[in-house]
Amino acid sequence: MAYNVRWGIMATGWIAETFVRDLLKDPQTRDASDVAHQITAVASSSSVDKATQFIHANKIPSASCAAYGDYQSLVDDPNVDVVYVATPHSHHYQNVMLALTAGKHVLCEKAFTVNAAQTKILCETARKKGLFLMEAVWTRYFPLSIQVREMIQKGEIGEVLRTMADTSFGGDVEGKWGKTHRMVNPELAGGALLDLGIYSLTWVFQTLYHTLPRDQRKPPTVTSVMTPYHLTGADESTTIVLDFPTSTPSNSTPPRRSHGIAMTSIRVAADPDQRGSAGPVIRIQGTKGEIQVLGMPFRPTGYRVIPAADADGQAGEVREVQCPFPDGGHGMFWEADEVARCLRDGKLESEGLPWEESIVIMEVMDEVRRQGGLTYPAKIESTEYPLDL
Ligand SMILES: NC(=O)C1=CN([C@@H]2O[C@H](COP(=O)(O)OP(=O)(O)OC[C@H]3O[C@@H](n4cnc5c(N)ncnc54)[C@H](OP(=O)(O)O)[C@@H]3O)[C@@H](O)[C@H]2O)C=CC1
Ligand SMILES: O=C1OC[C@@H](O)[C@H](O)[C@H]1O
Repeated sequence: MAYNVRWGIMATGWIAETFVRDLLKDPQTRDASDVAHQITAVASSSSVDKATQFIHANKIPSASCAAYGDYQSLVDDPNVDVVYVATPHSHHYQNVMLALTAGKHVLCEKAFTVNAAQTKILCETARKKGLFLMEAVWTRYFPLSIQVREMIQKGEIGEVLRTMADTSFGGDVEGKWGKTHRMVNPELAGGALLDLGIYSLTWVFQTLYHTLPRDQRKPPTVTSVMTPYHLTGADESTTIVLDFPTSTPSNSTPPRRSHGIAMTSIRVAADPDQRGSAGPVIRIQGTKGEIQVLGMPFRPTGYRVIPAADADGQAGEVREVQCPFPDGGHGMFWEADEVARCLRDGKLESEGLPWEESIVIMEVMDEVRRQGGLTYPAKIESTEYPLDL
């Protein structure tokens, strides 16, 4: 029998809508017969009408789904097993604490929190209360990501020494985002780094860090530059170089280091014509070849494996693999399935993104912000709870 999870949706914005549409897809269409998802409550901090409209607009079976006009009622609902937090970054710490305090498991949108200190407290709280907690870095749960990690671990491209990842949207920044949109608003912990740079870091970490045995994963040193957006001071472009002490596989003597180059921008684009003409946005380079990931880093659509030429200059065959999205989905159902399996198996954290790794990535982003001089308002950097934002 499929293990059924009852979801409570906190917030009714863009990603909440995308997530519930995926939750409502039949798991069989992605060959997942062991889990099932049910949406039993939706809450909007704006009004109960907004929650009700969200339920109708997204065709959530309304007889079994409560609508709330505040988040406290959602976390208090006994028909909710796990809360999906889909608010801006600035609010994640307070919102996740609210859910954990009420005894609910949590899946929280990226970036996990504003800073590493907040993430550490959330993980410690979940641990003490025996509750599941996961940062919703959905891309990690794509079959594509799992395949790429396995290829690296099997040594298919040799010793992996460098990963470059670019998550950048170009365009009219002033016209598109103005001053108040969450993408650029410091009050909501906006900026390219926390919103998009997290995906470049995800690719760097899941290829150069996560592929190592746990006891060999060591935090990198960080060098970075940042350009502020002139209207708000949040970063519009950030480039990071990470130096990891051990490469994958780690069998060279002395151990070789690996480098991660993580780029993000809302001013220039990684894929300007949106057809891939500029080349792959992710390149994972090993001593025996390269894996290129195609599509945007948060929602890749395929990959290419390029074996290195041999000593005589003979090239191997390039293999390209397309990775479709079942049932017209966005791809968020794979992380939801992971949550269900973790709950079924009594796990508090997911192997795909352990708490320790979320914390190290938040520490990297803290250091990048320190080097770039980007601070957010004290109230959203605070670890005090509860705090009225
Ligand atoms: N995984 C992914 O692919 C994506 C993830 N995200 C992440 O999801 C989160 C939300 O992003 P997105 O859905 O695009 O944002 P939206 O602005 O579309 O929605 C955010 C929602 O949060 C609620 N909210 C609560 N307090 C505030 C506040 N002070 N200001 C604004 N909204 C508030 C509102 O819902 P209500 O009124 O109902 O309470 C609002 O609709 C972010 O962490 C973002 O990084 C975003 C896009 C894609
Ligand atoms: O997480 C995200 O991924 C997709 C982007 O469109 C969005 O801005 C970002 O928040």
